[in-house]
Amino acid sequence: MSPIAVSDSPTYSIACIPADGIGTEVIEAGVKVLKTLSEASNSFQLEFEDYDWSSATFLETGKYIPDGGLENLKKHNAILFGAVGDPKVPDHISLWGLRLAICQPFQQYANVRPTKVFRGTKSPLRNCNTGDLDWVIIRENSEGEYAGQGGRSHRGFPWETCTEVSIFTRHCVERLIRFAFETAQKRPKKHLTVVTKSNAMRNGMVMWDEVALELAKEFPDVKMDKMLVDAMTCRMVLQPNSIDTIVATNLHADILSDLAAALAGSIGIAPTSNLDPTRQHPSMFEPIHGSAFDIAGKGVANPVGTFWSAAEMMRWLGEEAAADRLLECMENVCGAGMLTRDLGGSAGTEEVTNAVCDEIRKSYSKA
Ligand SMILES: NC(=O)C1=CN([C@@H]2O[C@H](COP(=O)(O)OP(=O)(O)OC[C@H]3O[C@@H](n4cnc5c(N)ncnc54)[C@H](O)[C@@H]3O)[C@@H](O)[C@H]2O)C=CC1
Ligand SMILES: CC(=O)C(=O)O
Ligand SMILES: [K+]
Ligand SMILES: [Mn+2]
Repeated sequence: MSPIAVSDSPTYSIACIPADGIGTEVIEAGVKVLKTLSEASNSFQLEFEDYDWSSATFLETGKYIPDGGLENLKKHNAILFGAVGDPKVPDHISLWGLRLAICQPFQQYANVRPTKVFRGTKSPLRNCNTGDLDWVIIRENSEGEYAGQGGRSHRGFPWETCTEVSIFTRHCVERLIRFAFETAQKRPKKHLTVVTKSNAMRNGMVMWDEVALELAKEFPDVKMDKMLVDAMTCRMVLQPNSIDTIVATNLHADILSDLAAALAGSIGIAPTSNLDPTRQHPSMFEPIHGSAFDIAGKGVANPVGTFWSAAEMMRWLGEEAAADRLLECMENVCGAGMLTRDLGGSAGTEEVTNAVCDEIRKSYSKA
């Protein structure tokens, strides 16, 4: 759907799916900050529609997404997602019932996960300072190890047999690595590291390497290198400044991006964009973390990962200046020491959220 132009300022329609656990807390925070941003900037409007698709809905109705639900979602410009997962539902049911049930049919094939040590956050790495670990991880988000192919036979017998088949198609690998090259090309370092495991995995991963080499010819200004995923974990820890943009499979990049988040200070600050680069379907933005049962309902979840995701959503919608402003305000608040517990502070979700809202209003009133 195209934004509706109201006078000169566009209106974007956002679907909110907070879902489970701290998902509901951080999305409430994210919406508050986005509303403040839209009011203070006075340059775009946001309309939010809430979807109560969650594990509670599933336990009540047997479905995460009601019939026709995906069609409804298509009318929005973007989706803001919290997290899905509840101790009362097996994780593979909840993840496939909601998050993957949106990502896959909407072909949100590029999962983009930036990292940075920003003011106020501290890397556990000895030599990393503010501004370091400025990476973008591009994760394949439609197939690979999470294609869902496989099955279980002889259930419960000692010879029970399970297959979990990875799918690598030239089409999907090529579209994703091309997206990664384009991303790297727009960054100052223009450097892409292609991560695979093409020694032990001798089919799909070898094709990844081949496709990357072929595409490299189309991007002569991007420096490309390749790395096996196990060695990549060492490089992230020991030579972090040698890294810029990373492209990897669904599983490998899932793991590397949680590592990247922790190296930048906490899993609570990292954002995720699930993009359909063709823009045929709305893209979905969410913090990298899950529903965190252990801290749910306590008001202590770090909302920063959701704020950063919301900023990337605004950037995807074309509101570059507002996105940068939101990031700057978020960093000012963290830099001033207003931090949740995961970052060594004592502030609650609401305090951090209110501080970011105040900072946004202050920032626009100065301009
Ligand atoms: N995209 C999604 O919806 C995702 C869903 N999940 C689901 O979430 C549930 C819990 O998964 P876990 O493996 O425990 O991962 P998790 O990311 O929910 O939590 C891991 C650890 O990080 C902490 N943490 C996470 N987010 C935080 C935040 N914003 N502020 C402060 N601390 C934070 C948690 O308290 C926990 O100790 C499972 O059901 C899992 O399947 C997990 C990852 C992504
Ligand atoms: C499910 C999960 O861990 C992720 O999307 O990162
Ligand atoms: K999430
Ligand atoms: Mn993950």
